[in-house]
Amino acid sequence: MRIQVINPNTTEAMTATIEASARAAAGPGTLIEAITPVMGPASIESHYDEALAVPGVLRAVADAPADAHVIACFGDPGLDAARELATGPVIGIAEAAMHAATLLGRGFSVVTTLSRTRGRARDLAARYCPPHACRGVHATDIPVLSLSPESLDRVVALARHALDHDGSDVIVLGCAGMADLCAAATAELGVPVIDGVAAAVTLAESLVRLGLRTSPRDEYAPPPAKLYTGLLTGFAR
Ligand SMILES: O=C(O)C[C@H]1NC(=O)NC1=O
Repeated sequence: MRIQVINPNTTEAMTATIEASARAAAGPGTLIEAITPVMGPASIESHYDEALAVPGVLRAVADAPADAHVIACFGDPGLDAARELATGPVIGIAEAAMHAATLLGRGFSVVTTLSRTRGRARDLAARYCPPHACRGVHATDIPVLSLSPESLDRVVALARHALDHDGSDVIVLGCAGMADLCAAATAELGVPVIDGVAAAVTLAESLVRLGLRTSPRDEYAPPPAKLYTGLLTGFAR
C-alpha cells in the first residue's frame, strides 16, 4: 500500500524527520511517500499559519492519489477538507496520538512547542477524546524550527512536570518535529510517549488493511462543483 505523509509546513528538514519516523513505523508492505507542500508557511505556530497551510495540504492530497494520507502537523490542518478530496483514510497526527493515548492510560498530557498553540491542542482533544482524557497541555516555548536533539532535556523535564501536575500516565508529543525525540523520551520517562507521526501511519495502515476508507456519504462527499477564482482554483478531482 501507499501512504502519503504530508508535512504541512514547507521546511524540508522537518519533512525528513517526519519521513524517518513514518518509515520506521510502517510495515513491510507499505510505501511511504513523504512530501513537502509547494506552498505554505515555513512552520505552523498560529491560527494564521494553520489557515495558510491548508491549501498546500489540499494540493498534495488532490495531486497524489494514495491508499491513505497522513497530515503530519499537530494542528491537523485541513483534515476535514482533505477527507472530502481523498478516497482513502485521512489521519491527523494529533488525532492518532490522542486516540492511542486513551487506549494506554487513564489520562494524557501534551508537551508542545509555543504556548499559543495550546488552545488548538485543547480544542482537538475536546473533539477527539472523552472528557478528562486530556489532563493538560504544556509548552516548551521552543519554536518549531528550533527543535533539535538538544531539545530532549527540556521536553523530558516538562513531561515529568506534566505527569506529576496533571496526574496523567501517558505523554503525547505535540509537534511532528519532536518525532525523533520519542524513543529517548520514552526511555527516560518510563511511560508511553506517543509520536503522532508513527501513530497516524500505523492507524492508516490498519484501516487500509481492513478495507476501510473515508465515507463518501454526505459530509465527506466530494465538495459541490462551483467556480473558484484567484490562486485557489480548487483542488477537487
Ligand atoms: O503546532 C505546533 O507547534 C506543531 C506543528 N507546527 C508545525 O509546523 N508542525 C507541527 O507539528
